[in-house]
Amino acid sequence: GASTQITFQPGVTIEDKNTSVFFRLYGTNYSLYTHSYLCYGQTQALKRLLAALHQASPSTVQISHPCYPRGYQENITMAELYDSPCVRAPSTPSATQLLRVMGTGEPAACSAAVQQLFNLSCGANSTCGFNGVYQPPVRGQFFAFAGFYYTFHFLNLTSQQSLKDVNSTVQAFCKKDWAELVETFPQQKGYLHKYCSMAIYILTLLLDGYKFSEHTWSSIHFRRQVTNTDIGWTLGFMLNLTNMIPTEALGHVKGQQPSLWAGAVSCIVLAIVAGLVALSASRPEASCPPTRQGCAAKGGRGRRMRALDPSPLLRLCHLYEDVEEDKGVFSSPSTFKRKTPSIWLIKAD
Ligand SMILES: Nc1ncnc2c1ncn2[C@@H]1O[C@H](COP(=O)(O)OP(=O)(O)O)[C@@H](O)[C@H]1O
Repeated sequence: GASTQITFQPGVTIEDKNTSVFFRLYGTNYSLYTHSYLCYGQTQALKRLLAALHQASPSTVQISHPCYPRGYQENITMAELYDSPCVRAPSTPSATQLLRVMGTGEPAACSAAVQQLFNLSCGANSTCGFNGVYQPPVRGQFFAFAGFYYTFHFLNLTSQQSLKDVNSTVQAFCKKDWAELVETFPQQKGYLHKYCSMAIYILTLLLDGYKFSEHTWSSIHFRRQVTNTDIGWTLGFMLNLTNMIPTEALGHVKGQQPSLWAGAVSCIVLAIVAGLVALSASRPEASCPPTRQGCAAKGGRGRRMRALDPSPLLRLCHLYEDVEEDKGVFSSPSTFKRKTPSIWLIKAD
């Protein structure tokens, strides 16, 4: 609400060392550009806008607000308007004086008024943000969160809409009158009258202030969360404070070397295999197929088998009676090899 910040890794050397921070993360060094503009956060910027409109107004008690919807009215005291160090008070403010703010719903006039809050000339700097602050050209992917997200989420503009679509949505929204807005969004009363001014402030800040363009617009992601975590300055502050981001490479962070991991995994696999072998060895020995079952499929009549091989995994049974009707198929003696408890392979010796 009070200030706004931008941080990114530029593609050029940072000329102004006051705007550069060194950062080591997972064993890699980063040199980041960062700057915080005090009094340019959403709440304070819009307060400054109201004060500027008041000071430019022909009436001392009434303010026409081009960013508020037509039909919207509110009363504020001079004390409320000038209660912040970000807002320069007139020389003789009368604290109890009531001001009537009336919306006029004019997006073009709103944009012009918001632009007046920013000094957009670069001065001595080759490239700048605003108010003469050095800034290299924006580069990479950006997350726009907190105030950026709330307003764009309300306007359904968080799905990577093109700049053209964003502009037309904001223009159309800013032209809606108050009665229509209240009817369409009955649950949103708290911020409803401010969404137009907030959207125009965001567009002015991103395009004129931070110098995003039509080409770089798509690199801005309006987000509340990243990987299920709310993003905000508090998260960054806490991570930095508690050292939760390792400065060293992941290999050093892990407790064991990869070879140790491989050895441990092999041991576990071997133990499982040995366990399975032991389990099947302890199963009761299956008996040889009963006479009829063993040869019924081949039309045999009465014959018996006896176990040849004591191994529980590969049981061999020996047919020791002649197969009277299948002599051509099983010349005696024949070997029956057990495959599963119910299937027997027959091999003629
Ligand atoms: N639901 C909302 N809709 C629009 N704006 C909101 C909403 N909730 C909070 N805000 C605005 O978002 C800004 C808060 O920004 P944030 O970065 O979270 O806090 P701060 O800058 O105060 O640390 C304020 O301007 C606040 O008025």
